[in-house]
Amino acid sequence: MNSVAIDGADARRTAGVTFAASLRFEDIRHGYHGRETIRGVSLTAKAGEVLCLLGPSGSGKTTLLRIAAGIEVQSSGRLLMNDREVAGPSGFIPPEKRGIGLMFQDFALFPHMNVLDNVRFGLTALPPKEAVSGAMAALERVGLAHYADKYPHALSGGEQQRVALARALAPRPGVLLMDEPFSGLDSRLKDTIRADTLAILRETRATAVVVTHDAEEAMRMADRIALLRDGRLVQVGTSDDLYRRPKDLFTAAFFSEINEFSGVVRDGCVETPLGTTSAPGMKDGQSVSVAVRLSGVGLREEGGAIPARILSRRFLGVVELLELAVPGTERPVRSRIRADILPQGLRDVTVTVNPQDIFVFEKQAETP
Ligand SMILES: Nc1ncnc2c1ncn2[C@@H]1O[C@H](COP(=O)(O)OP(=O)(O)OP(=O)(O)O)[C@@H](O)[C@H]1O
Repeated sequence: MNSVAIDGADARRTAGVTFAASLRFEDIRHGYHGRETIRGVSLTAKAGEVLCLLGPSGSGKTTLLRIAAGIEVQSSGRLLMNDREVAGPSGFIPPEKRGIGLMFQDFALFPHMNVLDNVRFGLTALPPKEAVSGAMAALERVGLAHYADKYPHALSGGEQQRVALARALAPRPGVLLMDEPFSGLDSRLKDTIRADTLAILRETRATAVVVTHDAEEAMRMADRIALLRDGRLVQVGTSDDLYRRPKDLFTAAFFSEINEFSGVVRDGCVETPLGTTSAPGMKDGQSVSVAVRLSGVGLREEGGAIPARILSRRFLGVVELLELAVPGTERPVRSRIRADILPQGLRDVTVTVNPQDIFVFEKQAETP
């Protein structure tokens, strides 16, 4: 039932189409040598969606993926696929029986096997003829059927990445787990391969959980993003949710560069060197952190609300990055503006802040 011999356009349309499964982490905890590194994560990848696990180094992304794959067993909590427990108090289904596809950082292809055999590797349960046609169909899907006889060393990095994707998709996994799948590619190639990969994930209707530490990569790929910090889930939502409605300073700073100020709420407002901002719903006397995106600090020669002196300018092509001295703060305020809108040699400017780029958060005690 797993595979049918099909040719040409039909093969391309149906090859590797998955029966997408949902994947649920339920209050997952895990640790090494007595130190807890995953601290109660509950999260669901819905069937057919691309969910990105995003976070800085050490936040627990890879550990969660390894738990999902069954390479690592959590210390407590449950893992469910399509509401069926695959790891938890009621038992453990080994990795090869979970219907999960894996694509890890270095997407190691076997160097001594040709491309076809590399892709066929995950189809050993099928009769040989069906395994070959399944592998060929998966290669067709990634546009590399003509490379079937070649060996990995003869392929470019991007082509090897596509073979690895074909190998992961060939057994039609319910969930595909990808750990930093583009990290080995140079930046220009990365954009193309990422877009191709996303198109293939959409065509195959796969559920994919993708680990990345790069917020822009997550925004480019994900239907939803789960942001992690120190083994905890900080916020889950669409890129729009996390970018426009960050729950805390950490999330705001992860998605864009910010200027950060401290203040205290008085009469529903907080004063910063960049002006007065409303702090809706916050009590008088509350200590707050105010984040102002660099791209929200607009500069004009005159007419803006706050005077500033330019300390430095760095040209970055489309935009330029400036450091400014602003009354009321010792630290330079940073701004990111479109290049060439201010004349060269200018010293004094005025600042206007876009209200949509200001966020006020309750000051939080540092988490242990
Ligand atoms: N095998 C291990 N033994 C001990 N500690 C480990 C082990 N694997 C991971 N850790 C620790 O668990 C924490 C989470 O690691 P993990 O690799 O999941 O983070 P990550 O978010 O994927 O980071 P990166 O982006 O650097 O890969 C880190 O503090 C790490 O040092």
